[in-house]
Amino acid sequence: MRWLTAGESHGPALVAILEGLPAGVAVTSDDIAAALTRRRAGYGRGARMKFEQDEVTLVGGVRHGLTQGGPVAVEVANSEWPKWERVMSADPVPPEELEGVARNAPLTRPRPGHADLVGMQKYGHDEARPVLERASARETAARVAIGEVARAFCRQALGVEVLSHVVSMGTISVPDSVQPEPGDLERVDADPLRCFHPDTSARMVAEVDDTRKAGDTLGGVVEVLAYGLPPGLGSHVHWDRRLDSRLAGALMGVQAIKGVEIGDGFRTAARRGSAAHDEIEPGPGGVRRRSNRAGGVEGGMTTGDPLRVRAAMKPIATVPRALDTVDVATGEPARAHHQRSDVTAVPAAGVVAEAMVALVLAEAAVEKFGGDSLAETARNARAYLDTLEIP
Ligand SMILES: Cc1cc2nc3c(=O)[nH]c(=O)nc-3n(C[C@H](O)[C@H](O)[C@H](O)COP(=O)(O)O)c2cc1C
Ligand SMILES: C=C(O[C@@H]1CC(C(=O)O)=C[C@@H](OP(=O)(O)O)[C@H]1O)C(=O)O
Repeated sequence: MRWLTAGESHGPALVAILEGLPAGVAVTSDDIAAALTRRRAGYGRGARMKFEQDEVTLVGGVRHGLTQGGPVAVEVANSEWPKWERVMSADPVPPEELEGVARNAPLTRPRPGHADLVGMQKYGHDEARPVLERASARETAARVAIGEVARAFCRQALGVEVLSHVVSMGTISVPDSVQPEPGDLERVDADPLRCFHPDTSARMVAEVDDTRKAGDTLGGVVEVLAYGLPPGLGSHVHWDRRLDSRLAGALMGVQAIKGVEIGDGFRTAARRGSAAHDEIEPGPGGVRRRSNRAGGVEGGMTTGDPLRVRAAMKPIATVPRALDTVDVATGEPARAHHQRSDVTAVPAAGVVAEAMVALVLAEAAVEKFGGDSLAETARNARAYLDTLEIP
């Protein structure tokens, strides 16, 4: 399986292609639009999320609501494009003609923490526009679109459900015992911060409000959970086939994610071995583990217990109380450019992280079970599971 995205943040559209899924996966543009709606939600996002719509078109690979076996191509149009067409043009436009959308003057005051400065150096640009257009997390809309197709495959072939929740916002965290199950996803999505602990959520909302008033921004941590996985996705035999390595790479590939933890992760490092591992005992259908500190991965393979992965997001780089920088046109100290931005996007990052996990799991499932049709994949998975019964 492979996938690619293209398109600029303020361009006409984003596109994504997902290749290698079997035929027969039921998915519609409404399913994808619903996933994109989840990504746009979340307290603390900026003005753009309110007025822009994601316009989804399934361009190829799906007919009468079913994948056909060929590449699935999705377009997510930016409804704001008519306003941005002039901002993005090469000709100077008088600011009053842009109705407060943005200036099309060169952006020469790079933001610390964004891709602006090093992107300009590396690609030889004298301003940040061409860099930020592709660095922007607007691109994650395209990933969520194909992630939804991967999620549908995981659910329909294997009965796997992927969900996420926000576990911390700044310094405020939910208790470690909070772990939503598939039936809880609607409640998670209904919370303003996609937090599954109402008391903590209320404190997080207050923290977002305080941060906004202070002209500042926030990061946090999301947890992705996947239920219903078979043992044995991924492999111990080579580093790039390990599922934990692939999950970490996929999640670190999301804008602003700075750390990934599988299971108890960094907390495990502080424990003695006797308190760190998951003891094995006889159980229904053979064996089971007494606990799931490992987060559902051992030796780079799923164990069959729920997968638990966390991703840490740094605070938004476009700080309204703008940070110090240098105007690269003059070489003089300056304040970083700022027009608008999110105070925090941690709830949205959870939805993006779900998409990345679904893509990695779908790829690992296709590798393990093969199948050119969904029915064939499901049949192969059932036959494999039948072999696992220990007498
Ligand atoms: C869903 C989402 C929304 C984001 N919104 C913003 C934003 O409004 N302003 C901003 O400066 N950065 C935002 N970011 C983070 C930047 O895209 C990211 O910091 C930038 O691409 C630089 O990459 P790096 O943080 O991985 O170094 C967002 C990230 C995500 C995942
Ligand atoms: C547009 C999205 O996120 C954007 C991600 C982003 C960034 O710098 O990453 C900056 C902001 O865009 P703008 O500078 O146009 O206000 C966010 O709104 C989106 O998630 O759909």
